Amino acid sequence: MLAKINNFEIDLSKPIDISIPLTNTDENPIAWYIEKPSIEPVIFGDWIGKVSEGKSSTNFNNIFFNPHGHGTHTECLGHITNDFYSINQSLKQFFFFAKLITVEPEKFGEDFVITKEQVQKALSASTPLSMTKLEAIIIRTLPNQLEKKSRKYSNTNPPYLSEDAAIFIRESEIQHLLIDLPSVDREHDEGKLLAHKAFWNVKDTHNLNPDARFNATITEMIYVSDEIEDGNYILNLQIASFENDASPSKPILYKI
Ligand SMILES: N[C@@H](CC(=O)c1ccccc1NC=O)C(=O)O
Repeated sequence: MLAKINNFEIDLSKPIDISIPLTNTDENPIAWYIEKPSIEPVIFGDWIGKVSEGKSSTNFNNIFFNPHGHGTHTECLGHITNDFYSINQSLKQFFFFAKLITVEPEKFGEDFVITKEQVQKALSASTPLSMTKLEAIIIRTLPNQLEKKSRKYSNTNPPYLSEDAAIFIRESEIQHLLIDLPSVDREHDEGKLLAHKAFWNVKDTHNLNPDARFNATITEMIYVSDEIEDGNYILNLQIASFENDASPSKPILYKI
């Protein structure tokens, strides 16, 4: 099925899924020091919600997981604010003009950092979207091992985005930032959260400025496999309707 969006044609039969599946196995990625997710049948006495156990007509699992620590998720500024803000109220549109870029974070001491210059250069090297405003940026980091889909990130000091890079993205009026790392900020940063704050334009987490970016989102722990080329895409960013700062999400790209 073909669709025309403004002057671009996309093929809906060729979705490019950049989410990581969530499982209860040791394959699942983990960040932030938690255990793996659990997916287990409900049990009432001798009734087990698992058809193969022979006691029920349906499979009926409880799922315990953490959106930030267990895979692809999309968050709003409620992730860092004293007051509650929900991703389900922040994200109300689901199709965006997006650009995929690839960068190799630079070494600074013991850290690997995505710099403003890298983002700027990668964006300007890419074919401009004619007469169309860029709404989302997707950052693939190098190296890009398949093992990222099951990486255990706790206490590994993963690469992160510099504050300047986040300011640059905000000033480019890009509303949605997607990245294949567990956070846009340093794992241990004493709660500074410089890139989160810069991207959302949050100046004081206890007293929000009116020009904070309430509808901007950050999607972390995506995986963009090597055969997907840098360039322009239509992004379909879908979440589950959780009233929470973050939800597991399913970003899908369509080549334009
Ligand atoms: N870097 C923060 C912690 C942090 O960023 C964080 C902690 C738990 C769950 C998610 C986190 N950040 C996600 O982007 C700190 O050191 O306080």
